[in-house]
Amino acid sequence: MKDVIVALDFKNRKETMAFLEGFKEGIYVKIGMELFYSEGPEIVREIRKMGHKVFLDLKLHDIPNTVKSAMKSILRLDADMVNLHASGGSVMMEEAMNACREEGKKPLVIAVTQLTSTTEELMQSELLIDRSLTETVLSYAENAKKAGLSGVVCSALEVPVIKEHLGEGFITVTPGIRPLDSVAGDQKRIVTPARARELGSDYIVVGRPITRAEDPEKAYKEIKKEFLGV
Ligand SMILES: O=c1ccn([C@@H]2O[C@H](COP(=O)(O)O)[C@@H](O)[C@H]2O)c(=O)[nH]1
Repeated sequence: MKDVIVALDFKNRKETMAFLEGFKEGIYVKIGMELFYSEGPEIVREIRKMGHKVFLDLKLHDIPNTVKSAMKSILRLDADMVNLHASGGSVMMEEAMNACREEGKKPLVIAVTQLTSTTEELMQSELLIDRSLTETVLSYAENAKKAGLSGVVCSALEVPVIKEHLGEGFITVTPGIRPLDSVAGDQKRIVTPARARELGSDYIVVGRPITRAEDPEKAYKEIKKEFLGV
């Protein structure tokens, strides 16, 4: 099912609740490091209780044993979607899935491939990855699928190649969304909501174009309409 996920990149509960007050119905939100580190696990429970679906974006990346244990803690929060970095390796991803099995929980577990703020040039010159960005993202996605994950975080630009090689059912969650009139900021691999739809994204993640809009609910509705095409 396709949807728009709103990144709640706020510094505290107060700002977050003020933003959510504008929404009459439950929406799909993303709680990332800024809000989670500031408010702790309780903010996840509270937002779920309000009827919103939650993508808990903590991007786990550590040794396999630590990721397995951290995933067990995270699973207690019953988020709908959780994630980790594919660059942590296959064993790390397998251990995250073992945590889900042992706890009897089935959130969507997705792997970050290359951050949408990364360019091919940066990846090759700073991370010393000597392949094209597309090849790298696809290889990370293949590892994620083999480890049993549900999908990946990538740019919408890489969705066609991922779907072609790994199937329509392998989920693509795509940040780096910028409507025509918005500023890119630190994002590099960007597309509009309409282009993300054409490229086949399952979920688009949108932060500042909504949270910093004059009328966030209106911006959300316009982006949703452009992405879903209805
Ligand atoms: O590759 C990635 C992975 C995660 N993100 C997160 O998505 C949002 C995007 O916010 P904008 O304000 O729309 O840029 C943000 O929370 C990132 O942490 C990403 O952008 N790229």
